[in-house]
Amino acid sequence: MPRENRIARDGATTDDPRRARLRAARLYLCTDARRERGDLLEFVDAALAGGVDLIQLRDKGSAGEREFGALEAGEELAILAAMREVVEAHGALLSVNDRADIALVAGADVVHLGQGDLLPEQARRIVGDDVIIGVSTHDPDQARAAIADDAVDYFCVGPCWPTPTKPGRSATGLGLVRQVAGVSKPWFAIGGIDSARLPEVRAAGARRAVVVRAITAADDPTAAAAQLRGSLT
Ligand SMILES: Cc1ncc(COP(=O)(O)OP(=O)(O)O)c(N)n1
Ligand SMILES: Cc1nc(C(=O)O)sc1CCOP(=O)(O)O
Ligand SMILES: [Mg+2]
Repeated sequence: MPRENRIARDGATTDDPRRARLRAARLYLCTDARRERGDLLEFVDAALAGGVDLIQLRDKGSAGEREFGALEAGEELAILAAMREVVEAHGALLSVNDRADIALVAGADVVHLGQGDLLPEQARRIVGDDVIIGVSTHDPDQARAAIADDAVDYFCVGPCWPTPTKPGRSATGLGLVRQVAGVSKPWFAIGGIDSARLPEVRAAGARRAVVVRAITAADDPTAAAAQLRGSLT
């Protein structure tokens, strides 16, 4: 890729232990609360045993055979408290989607913000300095803004492929991955990634990836995570 098409590298950052773990992280999993299966904690334990470094509770409700609405705040906090014990036992990081207030009260390591959520600087005022803040980006301008924003600890780029997990969001392809390759602020590729596609994602310059179905839909979450993690070392 020509140098002028790359997004400028940011400067070095100081690391506290939590942020050092973020830098070392390679595999990030988002899971719903598995309310239909009722096996969330076993699933979380299995995925972490396979090498997942960060795990996010991302439960938007479901309209399947049994319909589940969005989680109430109290329900989300109870689920996060249970997840936190398992996540800590594996030395991984616990991430909350969308809600800075929930992340703070839950004692989570991370809050992840989309483009329509609180601005990172607003979330920082809620969570303080110790909580890691991540943002989703879907085009070069959003990626540049995330890189330049001191309130942002990491960012995600994608979706690399169209994905039923995020219907209606247009895929960026791997072009955005190529554009941020080499940026030193931690970043993850996301969207449609599985073990078959991971070599392509790696070749485009990503060292870190976020997945949903590649682990949540696997018969053996430990094996699925281990395979993905093995391709990210
Ligand atoms: C780690 C991670 N990356 C991206 C997203 C997507 O966030 P957003 O665009 O706000 O969409 P929703 O997940 O809220 O539907 C994420 N949650 N986590
Ligand atoms: C939650 C989410 N956010 C995306 C983004 O591009 O910000 S893509 C995505 C879904 C990723 O799911 P899967 O691994 O099943 O394709
Ligand atoms: Mg969101």
